[in-house]
Amino acid sequence: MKIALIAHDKKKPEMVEFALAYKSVLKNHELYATGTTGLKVKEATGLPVHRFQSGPLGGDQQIGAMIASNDMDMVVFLRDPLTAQPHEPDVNALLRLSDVYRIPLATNLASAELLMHALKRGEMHWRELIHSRKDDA
Ligand SMILES: O=C(CO)COP(=O)(O)O
Repeated sequence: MKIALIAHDKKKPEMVEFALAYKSVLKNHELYATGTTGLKVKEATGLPVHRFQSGPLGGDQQIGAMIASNDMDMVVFLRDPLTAQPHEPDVNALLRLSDVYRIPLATNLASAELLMHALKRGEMHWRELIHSRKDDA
């Protein structure tokens, strides 16, 4: 599965703790991230992370483009709901596309943990069906 990890600045420590806590699950998947989040996750866990641009410089849009190709399977986006972001339209577009393509999306730590447990139990296999249908098309 391809998993996107994104965290606003005040949520980055939480993202690092999350990635460390679920490293045993995440290591079996392909990780993608916005620039700074990806760097922090990579440094903390040693896991390979494909890093896009930083969020304010277009990283959310790059991940959005993968979602629009139905090429991203899960998004963990630890948003900071208490701080205005200069690139709010990009953030909203990413959340909207996740809904358009029915991509499992967690926007806080509690939901992110539920997604990790579902992943561990193999409850995300339906995404592989979607990929195989896409390949047949
Ligand atoms: O701003 C972000 C998401 O909207 C996150 O970007 P960075 O991971 O580059 O800080």
